[in-house]
Amino acid sequence: MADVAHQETHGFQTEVKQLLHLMIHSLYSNKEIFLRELVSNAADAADKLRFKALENDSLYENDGDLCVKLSVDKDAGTLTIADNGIGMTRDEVIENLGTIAKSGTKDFFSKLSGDSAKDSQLIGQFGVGFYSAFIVADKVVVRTRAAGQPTDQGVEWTSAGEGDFTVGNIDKETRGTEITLFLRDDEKEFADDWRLRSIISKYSDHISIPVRMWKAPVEETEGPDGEKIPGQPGEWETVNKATALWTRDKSEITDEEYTEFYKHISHDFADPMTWAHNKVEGKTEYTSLLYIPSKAPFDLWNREQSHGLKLYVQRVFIMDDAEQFMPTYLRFVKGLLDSNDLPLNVSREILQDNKITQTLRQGCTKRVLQMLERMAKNDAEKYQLFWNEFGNVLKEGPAEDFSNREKIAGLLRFASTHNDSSTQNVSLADYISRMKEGQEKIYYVTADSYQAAKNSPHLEIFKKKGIEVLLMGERIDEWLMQHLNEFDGKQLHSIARGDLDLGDLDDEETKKAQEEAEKQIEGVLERAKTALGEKVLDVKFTHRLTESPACIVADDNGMTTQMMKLMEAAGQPVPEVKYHFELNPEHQLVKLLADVQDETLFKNWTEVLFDQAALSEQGSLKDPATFVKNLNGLLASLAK
Ligand SMILES: Nc1ncnc2c1ncn2[C@@H]1O[C@H](COP(=O)(O)OP(=O)(O)OP(=O)(O)O)[C@@H](O)[C@H]1O
Repeated sequence: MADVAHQETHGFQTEVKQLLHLMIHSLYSNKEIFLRELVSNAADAADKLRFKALENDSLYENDGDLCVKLSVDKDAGTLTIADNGIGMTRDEVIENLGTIAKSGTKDFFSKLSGDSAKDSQLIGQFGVGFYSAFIVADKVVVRTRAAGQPTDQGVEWTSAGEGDFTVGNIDKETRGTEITLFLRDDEKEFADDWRLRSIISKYSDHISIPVRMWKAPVEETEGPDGEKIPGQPGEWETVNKATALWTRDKSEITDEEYTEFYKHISHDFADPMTWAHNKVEGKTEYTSLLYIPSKAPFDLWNREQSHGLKLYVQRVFIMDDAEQFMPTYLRFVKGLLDSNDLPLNVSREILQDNKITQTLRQGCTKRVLQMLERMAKNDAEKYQLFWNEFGNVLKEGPAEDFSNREKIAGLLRFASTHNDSSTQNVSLADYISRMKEGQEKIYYVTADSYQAAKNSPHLEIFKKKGIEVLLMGERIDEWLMQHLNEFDGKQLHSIARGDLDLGDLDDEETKKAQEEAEKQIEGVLERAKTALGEKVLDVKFTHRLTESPACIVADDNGMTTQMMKLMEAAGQPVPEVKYHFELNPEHQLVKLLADVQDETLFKNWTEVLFDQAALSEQGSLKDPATFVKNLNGLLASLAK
């Protein structure tokens, strides 16, 4: 081996050590994936070189035949994966092969449970990349030289995958990266030619560059009749299909190939849930291959998380994570886009303000929504799995994408009083199909949780009348409902807001009984208003309650409680919000209240009812101590 100069030892970043440890102990049942990861990195390195060489083709150094070569040395027990891609400088080696550069990594590791079965799933979602080499090797040597650097700027990286690694400078004639795995004693199967070939065809057929293996020379032999059978010289034989998968005809691609390709571009271990592969011809020409993953990535909620599609222009890789082609509410989509119209020298800046970008984005968005619609229609069970993983992200859609609002609304799923479960599986169309005769609106309630929504006092009248109400208990729901006023011509109406007009659903007889009840205790409204003063907008009678004595209701144009909480959580100043205080004239406590003559006791009583209503609506009180004091005063007066 060549001389190594300027050798230094570095410690791995803590997370790398954790990853290595976990991987070796939890991925043993799926060892062969290390080869997929390393070949995948080699193909990425070829893509990056091609892109850089668009501006400077001297980077090819007269070797433009980009490929990956696998070779084994049975005696030494090693397997080497060599590429002639972009290579790495010394600094890049230290950075890339000593740390994990993903945002949210620390967080991710803090979530691991120590249970290897569960953790191996998570590790899969995280992606193991280069470090997977240590699943089968107890020593790894990387020798690399960045394209365009002089031959004495080669770098050698060595590690046993424990606490540290060494780097030093070497002479390296050829550009690119060569990774030698010293196979563990029980992993020598990976030095077997056939085993390697079968792994490559399983995982790496779709890689766009050739993966080659050395075919040993065959000596000249003699046939049974003494004739000479000519020998064959040794050669590098291509063992994968080596055509970019998305350029092939759909009908020729198997599900397995699509699945493997997904794993290559997404670095996900799990199979995708579904995909759509489309070639668009005409004014704008492009191919898109879009996947819906089956599991949410660990950093789905991290706002800095990189997302977007892999962008190719005329089959040349341009960039990863081109977020311009996917709206944020579809950030879970993985895939690629190959455009014939964008210029090869396109940059993120150019993409931002570009007509073609917009057309492509609209096209891709449409495809994804179609794919989801189809799944919802043809396989409700699968769609439910999708919804459970990504539903809350999709709920950002109506606010972000006005033009597709109706389509997105059709894909939403909610919990509802129709089912006795928190599962979000009711679509707006389902709801409409069950609407009562005379019902014009879609009713919903938002709260802190499903449980709180389910027990909201606002639901009482709806239960009595058998009218379905959608129950929303997620943070995002309030935001969603701010931007979704209508579906299929029907208005969506919060039952905790404004006057409740059930229109034709109120029958004459009930109305009469209500008016009668109100008459009996007429004076109570004015008295309550005086007692509460500035605390309320108004005091009214209500018929939305059957079991509770009172409730508070947001003004028609005012802010709902959930909106207030959202703003508070986002650290924004929240204006003081006043409510309508509504009394149930048929409730025993309200009837008793009307009979209280002493104004101090009346005030005390009214405040307790108001605070109770506020507590049910908001989940907490600004001044709980006064509430408790008032309540105790009231109890004491009753005991007298
Ligand atoms: N063969 C290679 N040639 C050039 N650079 C490489 C090669 N292999 C790895 N790298 C560099 O090392 C980095 C880390 O690789 P690693 O496989 O750990 O992660 P990744 O490919 O970025 O993502 P993932 O962990 O999701 O696979 C890569 O992003 C790349 O910059």
